[in-house]
Amino acid sequence: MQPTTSRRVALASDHAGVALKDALRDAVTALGHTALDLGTHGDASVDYPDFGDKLARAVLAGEAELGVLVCGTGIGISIAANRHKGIRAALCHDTTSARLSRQHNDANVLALGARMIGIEVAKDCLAAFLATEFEGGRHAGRVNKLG
Ligand SMILES: O=C(CO)[C@H](O)[C@H](O)COP(=O)(O)O
Repeated sequence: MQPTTSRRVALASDHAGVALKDALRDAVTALGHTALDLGTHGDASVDYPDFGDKLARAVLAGEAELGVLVCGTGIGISIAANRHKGIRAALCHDTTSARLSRQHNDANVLALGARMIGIEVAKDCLAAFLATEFEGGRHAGRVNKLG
């Protein structure tokens, strides 16, 4: 899948997601986008809220248009990001969810669980997420209601 637009994509993870995050960083670049790796780096145990917050702030500050978050399940780090107004983090386990999270929900962050899905599925989710635009129309008012 080729991108329609080249985007700046921030990535962050905890220790459980670091290997997948690193692989996805390379995939972001291979797909023609610019990757901003916010850590963690290495296997030392860290707290997922710190990295969900860090990425949310980077997206809200305009340092990146889209974000990718990874922890063991994807649950904790997506909860952390979604506490920030203006962040719509979608936890996805399949390409259809990843595509629809952009089309219908205008998700600006893709969250993945490194202990839940394999690397190929994760890369396919990433490609679908980055290649899909928000559809607008009937979805726009609904997304606005999210605040
Ligand atoms: O999935 C997560 C949060 O939702 C974390 O990655 C997970 O809780 C980390 O666990 P551990 O400290 O046992 O590696």
